[in-house]
Amino acid sequence: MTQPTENNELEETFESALLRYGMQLDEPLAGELRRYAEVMWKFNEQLNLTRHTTWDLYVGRDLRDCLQLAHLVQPGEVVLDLGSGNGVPGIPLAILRPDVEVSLAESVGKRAKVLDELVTELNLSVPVYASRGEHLLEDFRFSTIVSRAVGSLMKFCKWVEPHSESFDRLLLIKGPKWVEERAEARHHGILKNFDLRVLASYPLGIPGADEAGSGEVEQVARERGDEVLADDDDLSDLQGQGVILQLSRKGRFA
Ligand SMILES: C[S@@+](CC[C@H](N)C(=O)[O-])C[C@H]1O[C@@H](n2cnc3c(N)ncnc32)[C@H](O)[C@@H]1O
Repeated sequence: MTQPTENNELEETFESALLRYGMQLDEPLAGELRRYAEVMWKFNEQLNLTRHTTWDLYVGRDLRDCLQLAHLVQPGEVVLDLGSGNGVPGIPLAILRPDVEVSLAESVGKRAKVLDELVTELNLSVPVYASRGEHLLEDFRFSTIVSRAVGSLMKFCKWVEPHSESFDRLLLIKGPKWVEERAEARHHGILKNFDLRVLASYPLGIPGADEAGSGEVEQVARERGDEVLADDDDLSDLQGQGVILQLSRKGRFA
């Protein structure tokens, strides 16, 4: 668990970070997710892939989002992580959900090459495409496109909309700014062909440690059911939350 250092401070470990964030992961999954971070950090010395180079940031930011996402994918889905960068969320998703086919698209060639070496070293069967993700949609079909930190809602929808026959839905991991992004996209009429739903919302930060009532907010979202319609609802109770947005062609999941 937490190890004492020479000056007797407690050094964070993967396990202590998991505990602090209230995440329970059994072996061998925990070991595979720990190894992913270790290998990613090794490659990070050659090429800048991530700024999340502590267990706190890896668990509290990267794994937090990926665990939420992993619950939302159905068995047998064919998933593309568009703008994979360091492999989040695609690689943890492939580890957490071996019943799903995951591919990664990364437009920067050098990063895609490192990603390819990374998945090889992890023995994962995950194709890596050195390509803009939307270009892949000309030749391939995916049931779900997942993405984090790649572009605003408006930008993203503009990229993929011409290929909307090539995917069923987008699952986009967003921070609290998603509300402003939605306003911008609506203003430009970009969302008129999409249904947008909040499939998950969760507090950012350590559960119960900061904003009083964050657990309460999560409860409100849960009581509404898994799917919260984002078009008409009063979303003021989701302020300050991370969310996973589902966008699908109008009527696709009606
Ligand atoms: C800020 S990083 C995010 C990386 C990772 N998804 C995360 O959440 O940590 C964005 C990455 O997306 C890549 N990218 C941007 N637009 C892209 C596109 N249209 N297709 C594929 N990759 C793209 C960039 O090269 C960069 O590596």
